[in-house]
Amino acid sequence: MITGEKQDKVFTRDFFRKVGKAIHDYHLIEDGDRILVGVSGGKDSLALLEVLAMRAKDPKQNYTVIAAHIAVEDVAYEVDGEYLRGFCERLGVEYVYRTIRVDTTVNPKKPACFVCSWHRRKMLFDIAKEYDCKKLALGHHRDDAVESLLMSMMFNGTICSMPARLEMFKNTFTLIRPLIYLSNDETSRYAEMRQFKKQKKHCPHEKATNRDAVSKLLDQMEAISPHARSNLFAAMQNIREDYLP
Ligand SMILES: Nc1ncnc2c1ncn2[C@@H]1O[C@H](COP(=O)(O)OP(=O)(O)OP(=O)(O)O)[C@@H](O)[C@H]1O
Repeated sequence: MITGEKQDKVFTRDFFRKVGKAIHDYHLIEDGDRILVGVSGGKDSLALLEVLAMRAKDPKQNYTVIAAHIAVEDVAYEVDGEYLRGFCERLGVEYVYRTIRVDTTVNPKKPACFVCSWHRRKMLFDIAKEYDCKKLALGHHRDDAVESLLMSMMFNGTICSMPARLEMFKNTFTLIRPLIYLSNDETSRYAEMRQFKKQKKHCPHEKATNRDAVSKLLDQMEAISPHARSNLFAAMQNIREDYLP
């Protein structure tokens, strides 16, 4: 009989293998890289940080990981940055904590979440520059990419999503998503297994988003076709242009 411990071991090995495969397939990490990892405190970015930091301990690997958390004033978190500091300390990773103030009233046409996310991203780019990191790693996973694909088709009439590797600023900077082959269920299981502390945002602007609605739509699709999410992801790598209008 396979014990729970054995199952966890197998799962963890597979989890690391999928991150490794994404790194290999998309050339996400090169020798000497200094990688800034954006850590929101959510399960995905904590998992990302842990996996990248643990891989980096392998003498065959030659890259450095730095973690950054951006706290947004007026958006209270149930768990403060101290948990993240301890998390990074245990991994032996340098931790950068910054606070920003976001005025969402400046541009009332833009949704508050968009403005806030833009400012957080901007701060991550600034920190990356300050710490001489040419790469920024984000915790988006396969299901985020599938949701983005559907959203872009439904709301914008375009087929695009989240690339695993995106060159930016005239190829001087690279955004990477090493969790791109992992599902939300897998990162949830990893977080549970590793007993990550849950952080709950109490954002005054948070309300039902199009992304939430699309996620529910995908749940309905999976009730019809159990592999809908993985097939939609696979579809992005299997485009039959000749059979498109
Ligand atoms: N406050 C933040 N500070 C640093 N990085 C962040 C922050 N918020 C988001 N990020 C980065 O952007 C990615 C996507 O953000 P998003 O808001 O979709 O994730 P989340 O649901 O808050 O948390 P997670 O993806 O970590 O579970 C995160 O995985 C993380 O890498």
